[in-house]
Amino acid sequence: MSASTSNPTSAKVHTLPVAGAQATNSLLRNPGTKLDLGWLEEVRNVNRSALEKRAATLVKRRSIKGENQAAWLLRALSLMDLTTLNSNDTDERVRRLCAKAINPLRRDLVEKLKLADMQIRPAAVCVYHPFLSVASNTLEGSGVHIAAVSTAFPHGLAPLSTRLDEIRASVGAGADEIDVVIRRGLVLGAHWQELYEEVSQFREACGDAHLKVILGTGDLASLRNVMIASMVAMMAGADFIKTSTGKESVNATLPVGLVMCRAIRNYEERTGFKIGFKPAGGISTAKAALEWLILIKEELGRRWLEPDLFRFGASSLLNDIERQLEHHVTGHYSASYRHAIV
Ligand SMILES: O=C[C@H](O)COP(=O)(O)O
Repeated sequence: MSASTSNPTSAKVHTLPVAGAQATNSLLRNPGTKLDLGWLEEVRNVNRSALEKRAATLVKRRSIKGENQAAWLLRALSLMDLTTLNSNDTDERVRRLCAKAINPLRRDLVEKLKLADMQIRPAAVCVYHPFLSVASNTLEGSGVHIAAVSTAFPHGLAPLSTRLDEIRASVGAGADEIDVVIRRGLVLGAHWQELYEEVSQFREACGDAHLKVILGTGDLASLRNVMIASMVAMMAGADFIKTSTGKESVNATLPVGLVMCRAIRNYEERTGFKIGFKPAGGISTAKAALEWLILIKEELGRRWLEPDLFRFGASSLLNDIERQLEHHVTGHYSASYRHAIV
């Protein structure tokens, strides 16, 4: 499972304190800016093969092993939006998911890893609107945030007034984070002004709830579109930009992640505001999670490895993280069904 390199001399061990061990500087919320089309015109064609090479090199060169690997996996756990977004979701399923968020690791693993005092939990649980009430009752007092997908997730094709009402209803029902989807057609048609106005209204409807803007990158046709859509979402006041709904045929990929990280860096250079990043969709193995964390640390820096600036959107990642931690403490793997989340 290790991300080790074939050339040990180029290996660099990343050290990381386990989740919860480091205080986070408080973050000023992005107020957005006016839409500056000049910033968008500066975006040239994005070189896909250079990004693919960079992503491949990053994850090959870096190695995370032993104690460090366990620390990084615990960090990944604490950066997770533990998600269920299925047509057959039920109150009972969401209740079980929330119980898993409160106690994400088996008691024997917690003891062997000496984590009893650390309260390591996913950052949030992410559900559809009808399950907010059961999520908020089950998670009360746990410190786990409640995220709702909104704006006609996953396609975003309801009338704007319906989508705005949906956000307000979810905030009213206890969501403190709202994951909205954009209309991909606005990107494909280069309707940047309209995209900006819609996202600005989403932000206003969120009030104090944090806004994550899902771009649906697998639908956007080019990496240049991903870069521009990222910039527009941030200018319109996004707290996070997120890759995918998990329902597109292509989900979160590392080259797309690089483009979005660079947009985040660019926005910070221009405005001073740090924006969060959430890759989501298809991230189901501990190995993939470690690759993402390496990419984020290299591209955006250590500050982004905190839950106010980074999340994984994932429905089954916790299962594999628990399995790998079990391997770390016992030296052998158990069957994955033993770690089923719900
Ligand atoms: O936002 C989260 C995604 O929908 C989760 O996708 P996944 O089920 O592929 O992990």
